[in-house]
Amino acid sequence: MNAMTGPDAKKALNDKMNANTHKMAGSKVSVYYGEKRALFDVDLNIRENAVTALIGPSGCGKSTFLRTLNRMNDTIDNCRVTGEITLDGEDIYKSGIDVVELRARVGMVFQNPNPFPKSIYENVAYGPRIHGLARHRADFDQIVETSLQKAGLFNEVKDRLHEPGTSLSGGQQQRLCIARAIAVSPEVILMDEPCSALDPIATARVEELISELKQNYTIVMVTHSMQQAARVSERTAMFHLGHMVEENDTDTIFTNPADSRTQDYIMGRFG
Ligand SMILES: Nc1ncnc2c1ncn2[C@@H]1O[C@H](COP(=O)(O)OP(=O)(O)OP(=O)(O)O)[C@@H](O)[C@H]1O
Repeated sequence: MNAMTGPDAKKALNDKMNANTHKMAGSKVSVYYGEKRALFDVDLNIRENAVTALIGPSGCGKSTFLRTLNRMNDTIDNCRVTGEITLDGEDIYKSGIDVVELRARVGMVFQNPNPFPKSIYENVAYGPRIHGLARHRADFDQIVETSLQKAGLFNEVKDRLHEPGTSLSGGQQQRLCIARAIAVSPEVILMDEPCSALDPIATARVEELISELKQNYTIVMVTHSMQQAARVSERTAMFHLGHMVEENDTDTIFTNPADSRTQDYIMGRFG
């Protein structure tokens, strides 16, 4: 028998997983805001049913890259994206792509919880309604309940579904925003510093939720917290000055990074 063992076997397994399980893939992605170039030829694959953390010092392009994944950059004047990004192998920037449908498949949760000025129920039912995912009241009720349950919020709000979403605590509002994203059955959820406005207890609850959600969703998360990246992500990509410096298993990035800029950033030497 000639089976590989040790580090070679681990590398082969890692390569195989990387080759087979990409939900999204960015190839030579560059982003310009007018004359200013914010990203330089970023190649980054997003593994399915895992959490990928994007880390790096302020202004390095993490949010810019995140927004390319569901074309949120289209909403910014002067912003131009080049290169290729695929979802299940299909170019999301090719002509004829329905951007509304894309953003239902690749949902987004923002830094500050931003519920609509509507009831808790309506916050969750809104997306399914505009996407025509349900017609009858009972179907909406079911979607709202299931989404709130998946977001770990149902028990806390089941008796006050018709109160304003803004009446919830910050952490509950963020879980409501996650329920809203889940309600349209996305495949990928983008999170831009989802816990930065939350206290440690609400942060722990959202992190726990992210760990549960990755069984069914592919998650890409921008974070400034190294502890958070280490706690919840399987893969980590390090950005610096618009370049993706390296991407690897989170454990490797934190224990044995290949690039000195990653080492410096993790050690708190800049950023
Ligand atoms: N709408 C915009 N118009 C012009 N320049 C922008 C815009 N958004 C971002 N930039 C610039 O692009 C670069 C990357 O910004 P981006 O917000 O992606 O970085 P980041 O790594 O997410 O930063 P932070 O961690 O501070 O949120 C920065 O130089 C920023 O000033």
